[in-house]
Amino acid sequence: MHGEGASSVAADEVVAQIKAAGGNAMANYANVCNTDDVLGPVMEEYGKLDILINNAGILRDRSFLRISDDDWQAIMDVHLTASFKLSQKAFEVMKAQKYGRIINTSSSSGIYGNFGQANYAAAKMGLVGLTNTLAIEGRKNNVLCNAVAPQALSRMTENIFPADLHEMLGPQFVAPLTLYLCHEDCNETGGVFETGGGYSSKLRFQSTKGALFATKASYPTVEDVAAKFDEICNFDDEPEAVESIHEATMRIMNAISEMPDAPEAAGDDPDADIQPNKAKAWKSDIVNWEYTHKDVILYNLGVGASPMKDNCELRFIYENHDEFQPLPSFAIVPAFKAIAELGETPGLKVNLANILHGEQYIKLHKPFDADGAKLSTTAKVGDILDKGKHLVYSTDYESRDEDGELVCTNQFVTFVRNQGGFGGTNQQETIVEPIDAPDREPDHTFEESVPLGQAALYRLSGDPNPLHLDPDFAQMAGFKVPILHGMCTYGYAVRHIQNQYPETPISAIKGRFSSPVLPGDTLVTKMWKDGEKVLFEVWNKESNVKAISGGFVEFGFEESEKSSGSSESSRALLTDKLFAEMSDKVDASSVNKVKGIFKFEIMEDGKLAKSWVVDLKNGEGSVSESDGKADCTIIVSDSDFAAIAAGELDAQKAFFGGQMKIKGNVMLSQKLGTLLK
Ligand SMILES: CCCCCCC[C@@H](O)CC(=O)SCCNC(=O)CCNC(=O)[C@H](O)C(C)(C)COP(=O)(O)OP(=O)(O)OC[C@H]1O[C@@H](n2cnc3c(N)ncnc32)[C@H](O)[C@@H]1OP(=O)(O)O
Repeated sequence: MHGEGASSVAADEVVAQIKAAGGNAMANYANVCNTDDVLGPVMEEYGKLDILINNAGILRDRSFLRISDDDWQAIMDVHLTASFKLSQKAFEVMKAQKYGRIINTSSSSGIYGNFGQANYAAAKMGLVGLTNTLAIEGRKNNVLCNAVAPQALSRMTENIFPADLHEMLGPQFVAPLTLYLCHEDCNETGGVFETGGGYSSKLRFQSTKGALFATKASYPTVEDVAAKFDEICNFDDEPEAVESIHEATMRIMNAISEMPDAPEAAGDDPDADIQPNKAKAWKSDIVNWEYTHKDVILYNLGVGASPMKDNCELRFIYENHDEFQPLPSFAIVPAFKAIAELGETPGLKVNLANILHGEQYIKLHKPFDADGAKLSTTAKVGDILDKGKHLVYSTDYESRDEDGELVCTNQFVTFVRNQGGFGGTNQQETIVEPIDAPDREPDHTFEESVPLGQAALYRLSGDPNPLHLDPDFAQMAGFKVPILHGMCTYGYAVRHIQNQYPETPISAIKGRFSSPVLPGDTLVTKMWKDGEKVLFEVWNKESNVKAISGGFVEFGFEESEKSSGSSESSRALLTDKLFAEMSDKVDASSVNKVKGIFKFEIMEDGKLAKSWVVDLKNGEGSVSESDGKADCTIIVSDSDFAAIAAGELDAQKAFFGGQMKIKGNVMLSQKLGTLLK
């Protein structure tokens, strides 16, 4: 019973019974772990092997903490390892003769678990896994494999079953099913059967309908799982049998294809205009914008740069000037391009007529290229503050160049009148604080009137809000006449400060819009040097109120780690890295799982820069730089490439998470994605 005795009585009795019934049999007393000793004599005597029943078993029952390594290993050796080794040898013979039946004796102890049998249960369930795979691998050579979990009387179970049932639980009641599964007329394979007492049933895996707890907008959290856990476990609602690994994979694939863009945010009222959790979970698309020197000049003109000014502003408006440059607040332009393209933020349905620009923080991470560049901008929501009557929220925009390097960040603080009171927090977490000006006379002051038509010029740089031009809209928004863009006033102040401190470029700017400015008003920019910063305020001379308060600027850029000219090579390096990664992951074994030819096209400047082909059709699973036909083509655009380079987009995830443009068979590309992951 424990694998320690040496009696051969049981085997001899069976041989005698078979012979008495007119059959031919031979007892073999070898330990099943010595496979040659078991199978060698069979092949010698009979020259063939049609059926293998891995039935030998021992027990080493102990409660879990008392199982010794030896108890574990002895069980594994006899039940699992011996079944593997014997099956492997038998499989070779059966495959060659194109006939074979293998039965693995499993146990309900493994299928359901049983106290004191952790070792035995693990081995018995291991046999189910072995059976499933042998069934798949053997099918085409007529080698079929099934598992039987008997409830039968044996020396191992005679103390378990009540004595009056012993007769009905004899092996005579189990053997018929096992023999049927071994018969040449039976095509069953990969089945798991319970049998005993002349009764038998087939088992299968059943899955709940399941629940999708992720969205495309952000990575799922533990809380997302917790919220859906009952649904994940609910067998009452249309449970499904899952018959193969293919079906199991397709269920996940189908779930991915049904994944919603935005989350159903927990804690939000789904009917409310303001849904803070939903807004904060939003992950924007990437908005691409290419500017030229004309955009730079248009912006600089919009914030008052002029050749007529004393301090030689030609450098802001003439592209042939040696020091031609955008003002640092030019950073606002790609952000406004993104605002226009992205439209309403999910979870923030605000009345446009109630919007006022509240504050703005700009950070430049490297100087702008004055001649032009391609920028890719993404947005996310920061704070959403309930100010009682009003709503204040911040949005952060990051703009990167083609190498994926961060060029500038913008933090908008938007003040929405009369849309507070939604039950949100007033605790700000990410908004950059304004800094109050000191209580002393400013170190420098600069005064300038804003021409009456300035808003009409400024709006061409990306903020077409009718509040600044359309008298009817302005009145609807509660103003007698159109007011100036806050960022136009801001740009004036930045120009004043940069002119005052021309030696070092400005690299960060913050300001709060305290009162509206009207075209024609005179702006007075007051500056205070404060260590490395310059603090500033903008006053409205006519009304003698602050238009911008709490303003500060910082100067200078940190040394770029990259030497100039490295962008081309970094792009090439990254392409090579992606290629190498893919080559590493695709191997011959992949071919069985996914069949198809996949092409990747890396674009540069909208044109094909490089392509490679993953061929899982030719039986080898090769990755090559060839350019032939493909079942599906995955196109890596300039901006996607930039995002991968910037580490914002995981290449594998991007290729197969539906973010890349795919021509051809989408499901096939998702399958390849799963395989590579
Ligand atoms: C995605 C991004 C999209 C951005 C789109 C921008 C589009 C542009 O085209 C729009 C514009 O350019 S509008 C023009 C520029 N802005 C302005 O002219 C606004 C001027 N400011 C005001 O009128 C008042 O300060 C006013 C009305 C804003 C507030 O005044 P009050 O109602 O008197 O407020 P107050 O009682 O002083 O304070 C209430 C709470 O609000 C906070 N707060 C005040 N001013 C703020 C401001 N400018 N920005 C942010 N928060 C501000 C206060 O701190 C206070 O909060 P708390 O109660 O917690 O202390």
